[in-house]
Amino acid sequence: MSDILLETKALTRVFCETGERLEILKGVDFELSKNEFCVLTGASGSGKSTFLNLVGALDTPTSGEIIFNGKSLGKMNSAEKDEYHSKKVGFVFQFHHLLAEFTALENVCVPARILNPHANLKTVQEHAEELLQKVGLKDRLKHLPRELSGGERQRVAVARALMNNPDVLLADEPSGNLDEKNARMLNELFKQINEDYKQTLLVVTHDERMAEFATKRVHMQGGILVPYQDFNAKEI
Ligand SMILES: Nc1ncnc2c1ncn2[C@@H]1O[C@H](COP(=O)(O)OP(=O)(O)OP(=O)(O)O)[C@@H](O)[C@H]1O
Repeated sequence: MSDILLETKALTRVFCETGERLEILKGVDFELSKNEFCVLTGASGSGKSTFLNLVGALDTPTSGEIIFNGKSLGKMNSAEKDEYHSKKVGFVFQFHHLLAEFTALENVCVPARILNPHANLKTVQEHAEELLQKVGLKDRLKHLPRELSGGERQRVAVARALMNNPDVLLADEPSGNLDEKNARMLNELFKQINEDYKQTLLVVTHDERMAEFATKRVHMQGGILVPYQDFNAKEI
């Protein structure tokens, strides 16, 4: 069986909503293998988030294909799409989007409660606790988001994204809002979950230190993805 988990073929995205035709992605070919830690860089406005949103099925391509585990997203029925959203991919964004009135533990439980409202609460909580331990927050289970540091909040967001055991974790500028120390801790956490737990990761970042941990680097340039070593540095 192929090791390729996620693949895009000739992926395009054109925005016309503003009256102007904006051709942002111009035929992106991309492959992500299982257990890979891929970092995607590129100039501001080059289309990195657009690409990640397509891959995460938060948006629909203008043309081209996204293939997950051999199956085209465009050919999935709505139940398969729902499963893809809730189980196959996990998302971490620049802002944590934690629920303010929920503790760290309760926030991490949310995706499992949505996926299966009848699941045994104790089992769900035990899994959430394990994940919070994994991200170094076992002493912060009962803290509300406002009682956590920015870096801790983002680590809770990582634990939440891992709650339904996604095949791939997608992260869009996860350290973009953090100071240097917390950004470094988050980078190390990604490296740890990739190495120790074989988590496949696709991370959009401007953080060169995050990129150092990657097992694969690609760069968005001129509406396509190029291998990092081939990109034209003048465009950054
Ligand atoms: N819904 C939309 N309608 C029109 N234009 C859009 C839309 N979404 C994104 N764009 C445009 O597409 C381009 C790419 O945006 P995108 O957010 O993917 O860039 P990015 O590489 O992630 O940038 P940054 O590093 O600054 O986050 C931008 O010029 C943006 O203005």
